[in-house]
Amino acid sequence: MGGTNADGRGPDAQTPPYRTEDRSGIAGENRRHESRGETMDFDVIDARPRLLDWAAWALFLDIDGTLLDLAPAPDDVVVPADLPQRLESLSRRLSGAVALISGRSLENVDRLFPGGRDVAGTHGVEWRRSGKVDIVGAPWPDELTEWIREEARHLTGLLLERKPCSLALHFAANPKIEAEVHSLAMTAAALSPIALKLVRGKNVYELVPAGTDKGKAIERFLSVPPYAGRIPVFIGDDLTDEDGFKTINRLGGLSAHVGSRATAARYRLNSPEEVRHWLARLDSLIGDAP
Ligand SMILES: O=P(O)(O)OC[C@H]1O[C@H](O[C@H]2O[C@H](CO)[C@@H](O)[C@H](O)[C@H]2O)[C@H](O)[C@@H](O)[C@@H]1O
Repeated sequence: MGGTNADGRGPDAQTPPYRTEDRSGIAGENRRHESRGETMDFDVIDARPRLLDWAAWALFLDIDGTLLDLAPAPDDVVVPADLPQRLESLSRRLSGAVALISGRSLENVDRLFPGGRDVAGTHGVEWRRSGKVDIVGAPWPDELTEWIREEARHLTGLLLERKPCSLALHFAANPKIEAEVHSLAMTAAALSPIALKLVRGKNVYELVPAGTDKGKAIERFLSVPPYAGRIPVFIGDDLTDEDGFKTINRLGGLSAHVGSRATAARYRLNSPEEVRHWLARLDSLIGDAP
């Protein structure tokens, strides 16, 4: 188990960590739309292919609701047959600068996408680059899981997803219990022997060690090769992805939200299926580039 430097970056961080000027060629348009609080369709790769320097991109991808269609329970998701290969191909073309930024635990991500990819798991608490893992935050207190399990016995439909560093309380099977789940999670956070934050996802509340988030995880990748100096692109769908969007916007990258709710992201894709088509298009554009 390792730690971060005082500045929150990893022990192998480089200086300068990343470029801050916008090199995407669409910055003016970004600003115009940001001020209107709107998102644009993420079709820039087709609309302005000659302006974009894809080879200089670093790609950060959320999993559930972004790469994968949502399913009734965490283990029900289906990884489309061609997706792992697509990520592999993009990774090759971007000199390895492709990372999964997920709320799932590292071991869970590895079950879905084997191969020891670069991953920020558990909303940034687990971080792995080039096979080296670092855990940010205190170890999860198992006694808290037991306390919650006991307190939640009457909550029909509640699914506890135990992760090495956090606990997710899923209520998709019975949305009526949401308020009770929220209140239970708040109480658990107050009782916890370690500092926890409560994050809200789709039909889930999750208790996560405080101190990191997806934005910080992305920034950490951008402080080290092969990500450093590249234009960051992040696609995500959930509330926990908003930290990532804000970081990307601040760094002059491209942020895209999957869905239609209000978001800090500047671009929009409508569904995981659209994300997968977008990735396929990007893959072939980079492949065809002279
Ligand atoms: O950051 P992500 O990679 O999008 O992970 C977020 C959470 O995804 C999973 O839960 C969500 O997807 C499930 C499968 O579609 C769905 O059943 C559930 O209602 C969603 O909340 C995962 O189980 C969580 O651990 C992640 O935090």
